[in-house]
Amino acid sequence: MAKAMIAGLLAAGHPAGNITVTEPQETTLALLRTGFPGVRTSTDNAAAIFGSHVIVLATKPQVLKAVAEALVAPLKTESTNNPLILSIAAGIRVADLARWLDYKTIVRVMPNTPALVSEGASGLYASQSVSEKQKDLAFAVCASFSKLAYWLDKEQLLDVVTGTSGSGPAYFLYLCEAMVEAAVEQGMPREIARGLVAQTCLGVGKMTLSQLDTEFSVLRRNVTSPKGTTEAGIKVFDDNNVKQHMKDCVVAATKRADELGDILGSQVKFF
Ligand SMILES: NC(=O)C1=CN([C@@H]2O[C@H](COP(=O)(O)OP(=O)(O)OC[C@H]3O[C@@H](n4cnc5c(N)ncnc54)[C@H](OP(=O)(O)O)[C@@H]3O)[C@@H](O)[C@H]2O)C=CC1
Ligand SMILES: O=C(O)[C@@H]1CCC=N1
Repeated sequence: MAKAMIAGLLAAGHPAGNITVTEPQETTLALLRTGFPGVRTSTDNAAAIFGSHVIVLATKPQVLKAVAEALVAPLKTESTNNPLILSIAAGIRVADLARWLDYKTIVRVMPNTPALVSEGASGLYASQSVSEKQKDLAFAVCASFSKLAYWLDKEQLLDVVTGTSGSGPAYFLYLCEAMVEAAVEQGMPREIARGLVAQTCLGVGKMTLSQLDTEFSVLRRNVTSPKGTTEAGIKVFDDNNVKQHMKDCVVAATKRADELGDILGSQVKFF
């Protein structure tokens, strides 16, 4: 995910030399330097935060506590600078992060991988300790890799963002995989099937965004001629309760985010 964010930041014109990426493996950092020329790299998290305005925590939730606790001392030396912490970790709550870091200036962001092409969708949540100026900074960073970004006023809604748009690219790709397989099984060359499906995805995205006030169900009905092909296809979904399965999928992902917060955090909910 961090790579997608870096790509978005660079595409938005942030100078590569202002971005420092850390990673335990030098071989991975070497690949990063090749992919993103000019970006600074380090295996030393503590050294990397020196003088920074924004620190993005982008490790797996499972290692975040250890990573955060190792930043307590370095953050104290940076306290006059008051850097903004952005955490993209699914589920991990601000109160837990604040305790691990012994630091309060934290914004949680839930981005998604289309950030790679500056088409991300993100949700943000700020603790009350974050000033309006720092919230503006968080939003500006987020906007450089997100086409749409929304502040959420309840932290648990960030889990819903996670289950909806954070994991969302995978749901669409799952459908894309099935559509390509079906076309190929009916004799279509794979490259053509992939092109048709990918362009249909892009087209639907652009079409829905160009008329966000129109319900998706209305746009779907526009494709569905009475007694036509779409009706025949959608009937298979309806007969198999696919809409309910899709809703269950989003709810399961949302619950998993909450569960990660419980398992890896304090198990105390702050809402
Ligand atoms: N993938 C996605 O679509 C999204 C992910 N997220 C969140 O982003 C976070 C990362 O997910 P994802 O990108 O999929 O995971 P990855 O495992 O691909 O990325 C995590 C990175 O953190 C590095 N890392 C591990 N330990 C440390 C450490 N001590 N210091 C610095 N870096 C370290 C890993 O290095 P190494 O591989 O060498 O261990 C790896 O490069 C998660 O918290 C996830 O919830 C949020 C939104 C979307
Ligand atoms: O699968 C995950 O846990 C992460 C969070 C959202 C997308 N990927």
